[in-house]
Amino acid sequence: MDIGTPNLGYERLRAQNFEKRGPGDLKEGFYLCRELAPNHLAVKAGKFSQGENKYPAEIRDPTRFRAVVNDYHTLMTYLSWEIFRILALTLDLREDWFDEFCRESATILRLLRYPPQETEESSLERGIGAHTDFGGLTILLQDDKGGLQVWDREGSRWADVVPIPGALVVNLGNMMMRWTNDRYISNLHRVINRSGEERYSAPFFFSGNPDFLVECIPSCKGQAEAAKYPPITVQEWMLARYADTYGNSQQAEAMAELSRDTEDAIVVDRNID
Ligand SMILES: O=C(O)CCC(=O)C(=O)O
Ligand SMILES: [Fe+2]
Repeated sequence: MDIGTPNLGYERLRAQNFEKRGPGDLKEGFYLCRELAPNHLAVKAGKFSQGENKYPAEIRDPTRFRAVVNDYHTLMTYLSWEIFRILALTLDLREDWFDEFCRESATILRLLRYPPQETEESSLERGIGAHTDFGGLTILLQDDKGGLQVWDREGSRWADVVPIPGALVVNLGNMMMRWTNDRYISNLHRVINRSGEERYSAPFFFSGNPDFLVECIPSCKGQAEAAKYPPITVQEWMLARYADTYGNSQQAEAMAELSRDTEDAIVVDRNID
């Protein structure tokens, strides 16, 4: 099974290419969104990451697989809300300031496998090329193989994110940067799996309600200061970012197709409202 619209199911090795200089990212994965019935309004309207899940047929116990990934998805959704409440307080906002954004959020759980790769420093081979995450925030579960690195801006060097058993890594996404006028940064990171073994990870992406308009938070700029980024909806932002990183692939065409569909779908949805 290969990935299709809307961004769900199996994704083959090298389908995504973040740095564009190499042959494509050396990872494969399975994408799942929150489980929704096919007749749910958001699914019918073709909202970003609000499709019908595809589940792998080859799995030994499909019922258990489905229950486990859906439970994990639900837990991560609750945890994201909690983190957004804390973020609100750190920005001198009311605790529930992000609630509207969090409601009916687009979320994706990616189950990733990174084959081991050559260790030469000069190689352009990446498990996942240097990038920042696109959405609101990411909660990452990684195994014990290591390989995740974050860009240390002050030291101008890549720093290893050494796995700690039971710990989750939380990353802010580009949307938070737009929203806070760069007060909060979405940090650059990448994966190079030099462990000699397969590496598994499960990032959970919380992007917010597709219809939500992200515009500079008033408390994040001075009165005379201009907003650095124009307002944009979550849906528009996310589709554009995905299309950027799937250059020339079947996925790019699928995403372009989805963009066109969603333009229509947004109109349909407004009519329903
Ligand atoms: O696998 C990892 O540790 C990181 C994955 C990641 O950065 C991503 O999928 O955006
Ligand atoms: Fe990432």
